[in-house]
Amino acid sequence: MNNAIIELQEVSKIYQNNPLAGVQSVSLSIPEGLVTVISGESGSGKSTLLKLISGLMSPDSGVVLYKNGPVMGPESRLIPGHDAMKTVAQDFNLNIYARVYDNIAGLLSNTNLKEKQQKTFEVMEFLKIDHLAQKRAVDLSGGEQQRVAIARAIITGPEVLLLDEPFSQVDSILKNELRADIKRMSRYLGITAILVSHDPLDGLSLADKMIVLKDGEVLEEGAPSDLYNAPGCLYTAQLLSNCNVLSSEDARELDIYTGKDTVAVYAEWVRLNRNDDSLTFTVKDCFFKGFYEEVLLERNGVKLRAINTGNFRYVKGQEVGVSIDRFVEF
Ligand SMILES: Nc1ncnc2c1ncn2[C@@H]1O[C@H](COP(=O)(O)OP(=O)(O)OP(=O)(O)O)[C@@H](O)[C@H]1O
Repeated sequence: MNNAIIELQEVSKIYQNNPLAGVQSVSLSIPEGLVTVISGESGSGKSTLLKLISGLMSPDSGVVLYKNGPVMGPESRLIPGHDAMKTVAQDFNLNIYARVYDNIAGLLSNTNLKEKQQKTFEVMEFLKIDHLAQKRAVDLSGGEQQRVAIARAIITGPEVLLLDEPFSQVDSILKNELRADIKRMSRYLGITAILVSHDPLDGLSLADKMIVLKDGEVLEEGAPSDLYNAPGCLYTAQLLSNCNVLSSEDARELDIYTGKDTVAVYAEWVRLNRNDDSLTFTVKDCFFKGFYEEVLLERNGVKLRAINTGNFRYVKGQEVGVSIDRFVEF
């Protein structure tokens, strides 16, 4: 993994009017030039963490370092926020009645007008919004506004781009495009991107590094594939995979005997077959999902979700042999 550009050491921030909220004793590092996704359920402290990293908020204790120097909080700066970092907030912060071009170019100085125009068009082309240059921001779709907000953030050449729930306003097709844009930006412009999202897919498909946050604390961090395949805690497994969670007692129905409390079985680890040595489950329901089918199974009161990618469909009441390829225990 690349060198750390940002480091947090034992950073805590508790809100005066909400003492149970905020972040507690967070230590982490953000690798330079890569995409880091901070994931966690709503209220886990993701936005708070983003503000602490960028200097828009000061920690109660601990330090935030950017290239080994302290990041100053808003009380120590005329314009809050570290100069090398730009945040795209959830509300985009656009001048909605101004043209797209002016929204972006307005952030550059007027000392060289030709250069200003050239740079603005370069950034608009990079984000595929050059054809919208003369439109007012208010007349754009959510996804287009999002791109303008990102253009505004990168036009001044920040080293770090922070994005707070960047895909919340867009449909799934656009989401994939924007994910690719962010990755492209990081790769081609060398920008370090930090993104917070409650959608696990953002982390899995986009992140070089993923950080899992719960109740203001970092639970674990690592490469998305490592966290997905070998989650260190149940929260991560549930966040990333919507898995089957069974008590140790229920797990015995699946021939899984564990000394731990809980077993997690991802739906794709449930193998549906007709082997004689497999366990017999009854199909309780089937959900059409396009290229696959989600099958809800039951055996002696224990329910299990599985995935059928075969070119046939199960029917309610059908008996099916089940074996478990893998499980994780907590
Ligand atoms: N200014 C504030 N004053 C008091 N409490 C706050 C403030 N801002 C956030 N909180 C609380 O701190 C906790 C963390 O909030 P934060 O916005 O950082 O979480 P989040 O993970 O980004 O949530 P979401 O995904 O819903 O945006 C929440 O319980 C929230 O209610």
